[in-house]
Amino acid sequence: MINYNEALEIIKHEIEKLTLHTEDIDILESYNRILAEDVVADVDLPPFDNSAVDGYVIKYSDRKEWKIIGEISAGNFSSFNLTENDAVLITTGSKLPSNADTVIPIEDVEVNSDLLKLKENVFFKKGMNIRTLGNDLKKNEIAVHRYTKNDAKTIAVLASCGKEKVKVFSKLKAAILATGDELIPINEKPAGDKLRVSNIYSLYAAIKEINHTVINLGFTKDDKEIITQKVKAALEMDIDLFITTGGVSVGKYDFLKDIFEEQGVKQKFWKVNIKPGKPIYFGVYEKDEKRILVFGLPGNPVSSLVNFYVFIKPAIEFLFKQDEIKNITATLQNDLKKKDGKRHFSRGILFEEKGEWKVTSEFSQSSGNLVEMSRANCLIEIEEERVNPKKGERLKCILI
Ligand SMILES: Nc1nc2c(c(=O)[nH]1)N[C@H]1C(S)=C(S)[C@@H](COP(=O)(O)OP(=O)(O)OC[C@H]3O[C@@H](n4cnc5c(N)ncnc54)[C@H](O)[C@@H]3O)O[C@H]1N2
Ligand code: MOO
Repeated sequence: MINYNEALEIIKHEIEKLTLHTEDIDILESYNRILAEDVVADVDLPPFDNSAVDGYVIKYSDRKEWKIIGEISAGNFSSFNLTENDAVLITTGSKLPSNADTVIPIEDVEVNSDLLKLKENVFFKKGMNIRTLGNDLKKNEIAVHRYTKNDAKTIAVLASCGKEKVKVFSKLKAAILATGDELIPINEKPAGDKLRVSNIYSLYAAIKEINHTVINLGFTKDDKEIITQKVKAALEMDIDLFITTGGVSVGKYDFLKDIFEEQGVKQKFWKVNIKPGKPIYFGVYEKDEKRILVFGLPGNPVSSLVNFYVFIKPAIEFLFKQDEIKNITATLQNDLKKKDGKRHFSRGILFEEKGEWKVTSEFSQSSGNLVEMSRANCLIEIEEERVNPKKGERLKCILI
């Protein structure tokens, strides 16, 4: 059985071979999308020297008094040829007259008719309150880099660069299928040994959470023939990822692994030395130009979602170069039980107290307890060699 780090490396190695497509979309639709081009400034930013404050613009000298000869407001420029004797009323953001070099804030002057006087003991220095042309960015320089995930800040820059259409990477397409004789639709009440099919909902939401496209193939019985047909159909689809849940352990009706093999999926690994989520299967299906990454996740609802968070999500983030560290190291607030040599991902609650990150974990850690998982906000990562971490120890927490 391979360890977590090796397994993740294998997935990253395979996901990197996916062909990424791009599309041009409206800037207003580009929030949370990843840029597929370096966006270059088509103008200097700001495009002209301008005033940072409402005040009076002058040509700097030793003088403390000036004559007001006019005004400039933002968007209503008029040219003045200032002498050292002159001042022009100017509003924030207005373009400066060509020979002006200093703006005095309105609070620091007294105005008497057209006479302007500097108040006593105010800060006064040549060049103050001026935002110079290209001071934020020069024309033809890169304003927003490829692989940036767009947010309000970067969209503002794109707008300033006149990008009405933005080239972004197309979303990956994933299809999900759940298997199990015990599964029933969620609009039915479970009776006897039946169970509502929660996994397709959790995985559907998890894929949406990272802003990719998901196709819900529903669920099917543990019937080898039926599952084979479903898998066959999925592998014919135009998708990048195929994710199944259930039927990947060693039980009599755990067919998925065999079915994948029969359908030409090349197994890369099966079972990872982790808890929960140990029986995860990973393979690759290739036909002509097509390449589909196939994940057979365990049926246990916590296991499949943890698998998503610790394998699929980081691999996708790696593919789109979004894998800057988002983990937090926190101080454990209670002893944890962990005797084996697996890597554990235990559900925890991370919080900040007096400037320190702390984490508690008083959940059962059962792979079936979804409600408990829903109350957690992190997975506490306990490495293979670590046993029974004690209160006060520092551990890495993955935000979920
Ligand atoms: N002898 C062994 N038995 C098991 C091992 C093992 O190594 N040796 N591994 C255990 C581990 S760990 C896990 S995890 C499970 C995974 O088993 P499967 O992937 O085959 O999953 P199922 O048996 O089909 O289901 C497990 C569990 O999850 C429930 N389930 C399944 N699908 C859904 C769904 N879509 N929504 C909600 N709940 C679902 C199912 O009812 C079962 O309770 O195997 C252990 N066994
Ligand atoms: O790995 Mo299983 O996911 O421990 O229950």
